Amino acid sequence: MTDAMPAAMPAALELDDLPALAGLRHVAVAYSGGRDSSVLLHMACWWAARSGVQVHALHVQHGLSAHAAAWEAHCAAQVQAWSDLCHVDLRVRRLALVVPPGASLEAHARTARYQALAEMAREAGCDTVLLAHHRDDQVETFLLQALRGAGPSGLSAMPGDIVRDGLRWVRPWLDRPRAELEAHRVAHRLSHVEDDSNADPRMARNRLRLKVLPALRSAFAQADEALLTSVRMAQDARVCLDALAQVDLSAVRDPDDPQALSIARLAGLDPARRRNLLRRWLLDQGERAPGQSQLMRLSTEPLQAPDGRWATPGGVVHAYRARLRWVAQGDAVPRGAPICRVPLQAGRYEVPEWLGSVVIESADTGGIALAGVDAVELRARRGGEQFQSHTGGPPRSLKKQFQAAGVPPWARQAPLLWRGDALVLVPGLGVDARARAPDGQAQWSLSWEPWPAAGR
Ligand SMILES: Nc1ncnc2c1ncn2[C@@H]1O[C@H](COP(=O)(O)OP(=O)(O)OP(=O)(O)O)[C@@H](O)[C@H]1O
Repeated sequence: MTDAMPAAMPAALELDDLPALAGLRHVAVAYSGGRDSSVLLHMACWWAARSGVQVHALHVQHGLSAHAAAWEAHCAAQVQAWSDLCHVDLRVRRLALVVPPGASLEAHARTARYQALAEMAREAGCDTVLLAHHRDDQVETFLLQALRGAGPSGLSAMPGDIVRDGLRWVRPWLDRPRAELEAHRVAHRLSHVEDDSNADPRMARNRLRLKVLPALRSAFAQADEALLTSVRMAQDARVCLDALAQVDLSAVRDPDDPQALSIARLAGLDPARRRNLLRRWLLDQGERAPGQSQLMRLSTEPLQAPDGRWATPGGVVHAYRARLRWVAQGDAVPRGAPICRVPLQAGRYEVPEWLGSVVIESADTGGIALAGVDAVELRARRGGEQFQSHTGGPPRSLKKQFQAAGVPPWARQAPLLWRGDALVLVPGLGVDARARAPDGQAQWSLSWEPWPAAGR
């Protein structure tokens, strides 16, 4: 371990390799204790010793390796040694990862790591986090994405500077090869921990780094430069495609329901633009990146069969009466939502089990009589319910009534409101004619307001 901070920085890296530090008073460094982040922390500390910046080293302990505690101890000792020379402290978050069945351990650990880094950075009062990814990491990411069949978005690999979750994430060394960082590490005799999982051939990135890239580089001397050029072009393409999607979205949104798309307008675009727009539309609503085969189906099938449902990774796309609408799984009322009661008195009653509120107000017309049972019950559709839309008309099945009134499928999951054995309110259809009080008589108007998706 090197405790000394040299007066000048002799190795390949120069101070201007960290322009992100300019003007900051606090900076966070994601510090795994590995080779690259040890160099990054060293550089940040070197800068801090001269400028008075406060450095916060953030270490996430995934608890996945038998050596995790030893790595944490190494990080603590290194930071302790450097803290005599500049303002640096260490924050550690120990994770207890529970990987959902079927999920990738690597992806799950990455998401949890970034969350933990963000929390620690905020606690430390930092708005900038430095990450030590370098050019070789960028090339690997590009190739891994290409091997998964990614489009311009995935092929854009890692951004060098991005604001996410209210924090600025900076990777200052995406143009620097691993060898330069290694030269710096050796020149300064920086000690580090070696993650044994980096040699595990079960991980695609390791196979690529250890087997494929050496062969590729020996066969194509300019492989890295060429692949990085492709990354930059993919980044440009992504920006342009996003801009085009915004233009197309504003033309294709349904004028009566801004969350929905007009199928007729969608059909007016050529297929590639349709897929680009659908991808952006889904991502903007919080859906995960849809695959190409899914986009192929969504861009053609609703045009031929305008009523239907298509499962997406995190929800369902519904087509109904010339509109396309996506509903997130989390926005659907859970199966088996319980029977809930609210008092039959004026007020707004939030019903979290049903993701909405019952609103009861006194009224002169269109409501239900005050007399009788003093509560209404929210119950799920069970099938066989009958609804009478107007006085004198026959009660008809809910399905027929929904169709007649054009209530779209995504609005048919709302609870039915019952007063005793009488169905009194069906959201989307209104108050059942049999339950309506005569005009002018004191009565309660009832309505159901689903919570907006963003507020859930
Ligand atoms: N456990 C961790 N705690 C804090 N930061 C981490 C951790 N793991 C990774 N990082 C950050 O993400 C960057 C890239 O991670 P990656 O897994 O490629 O690196 P590594 O092999 O763990 O370590 P290094 O990059 O330090 O050699 C690291 O350089 C570091 O900035």
